[in-house]
Amino acid sequence: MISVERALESLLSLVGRLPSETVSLRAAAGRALAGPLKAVHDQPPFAASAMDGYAIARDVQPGDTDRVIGESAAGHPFDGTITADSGAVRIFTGAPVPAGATRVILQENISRVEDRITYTEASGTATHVRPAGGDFTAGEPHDPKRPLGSRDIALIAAMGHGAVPVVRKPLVAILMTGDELRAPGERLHPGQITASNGYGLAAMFDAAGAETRVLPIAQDTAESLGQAFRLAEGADLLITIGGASVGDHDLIAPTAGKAGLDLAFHKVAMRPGKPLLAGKINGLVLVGLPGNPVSAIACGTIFILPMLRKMLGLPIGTPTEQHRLAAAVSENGPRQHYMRAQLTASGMIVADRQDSSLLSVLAKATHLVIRPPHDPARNMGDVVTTIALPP
Ligand SMILES: Nc1nc2c(c(=O)[nH]1)N[C@H]1C(S)=C(S)[C@@H](COP(=O)(O)OP(=O)(O)OC[C@H]3O[C@@H](n4cnc5c(N)ncnc54)[C@H](O)[C@@H]3O)O[C@H]1N2
Ligand code: MOO
Repeated sequence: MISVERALESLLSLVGRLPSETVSLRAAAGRALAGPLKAVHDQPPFAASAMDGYAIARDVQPGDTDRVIGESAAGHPFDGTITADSGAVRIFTGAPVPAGATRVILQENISRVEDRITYTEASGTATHVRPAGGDFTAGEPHDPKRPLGSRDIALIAAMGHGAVPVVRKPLVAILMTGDELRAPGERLHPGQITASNGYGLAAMFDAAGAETRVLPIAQDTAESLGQAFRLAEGADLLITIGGASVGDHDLIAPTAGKAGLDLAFHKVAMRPGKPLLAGKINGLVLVGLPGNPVSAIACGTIFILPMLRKMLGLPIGTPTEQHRLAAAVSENGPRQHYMRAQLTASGMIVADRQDSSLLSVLAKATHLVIRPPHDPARNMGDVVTTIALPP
């Protein structure tokens, strides 16, 4: 059995960054930028008024007056320059501030009779002018190093990009295996269970920027698995679930072996996830996850997400967080344990039941508490290293 660190290293060495492509701005959400994107122009492109009011080129006191000599509205700039004694320009929020103007007086702070305004307040310190380039300047880069979210899309639009260079989505095929499995919604006959973890993993991978295909459930036969491997051709990653262990019906390793699997490793000193295996089969990267639902989803979090991030050119490492235990935990065994836990106001509560079949416990968990091999018993208040579970 190899360590989690060695397994991760080995898995990462099986994949590389994918090529780039250009997509429309509307299709860019969730995608990884191909590189830093530069602003085409300043934002705002001109000094703009932050308020509805009057643009002037001087400080004023209550009782001072001005004549209104023109108007600047959004999309319709005032064509001319103003000076301290030229008069005021009527202006609206977002409109270009006329050349020469030093400030905008709010319309609430004047009284107006025809084209003459009288100031009712001193001008004060606020200019109510947004300077050109005050948000960002032409050439300024944006490179969020995460799948693009709604705020990135708004910024990229404002930067002047209608099309966005992104990294091609990793194509992931998920293959759930087992004679006992039925699709969600199908009636269960004796001995059958509902397949679940593959759907959770597909949601996790898609949210991370992949395009995931869930293949038809395969039976525990060499023929069925062989057929499924062929269906996965063209994918960047084939993730099998189940049949990874040592039972008579655990056929992933032997079947993939016969189909030419170049095995990188089989079995990792971790809990859950021990039977994990990986390698390349005719150029296709295969990762065999254990069938237990929590094992599969924990391995997806710990191993597959970093692989996807490498393929997308994103920072690979999984961030860790330190938290205090809300209650004591007993000593750990020889495998690195990823314990399901919930972060609460009083600290991290490690779930009592850690069996790897318990999806209800996993769904309530917020974190995995990492217990190194042979970690001694820990007390309430001790600091432990955790990783936040993905949404
Ligand atoms: N003698 C040993 N037995 C087992 C060992 C071992 O080292 N020696 N390892 C155990 C560990 S740890 C795990 S984890 C499991 C995983 O084994 P497999 O990858 O072969 O998984 P299966 O046997 O196919 O399934 C295990 C369990 O999970 C259910 N399952 C499978 N697929 C799905 C799915 N897509 N959705 C929901 N549930 C699924 C399956 O019905 C089983 O109940 O092996 C231990 N045994
Ligand atoms: O270690 Mo197995 O991966 O669930 O219990």
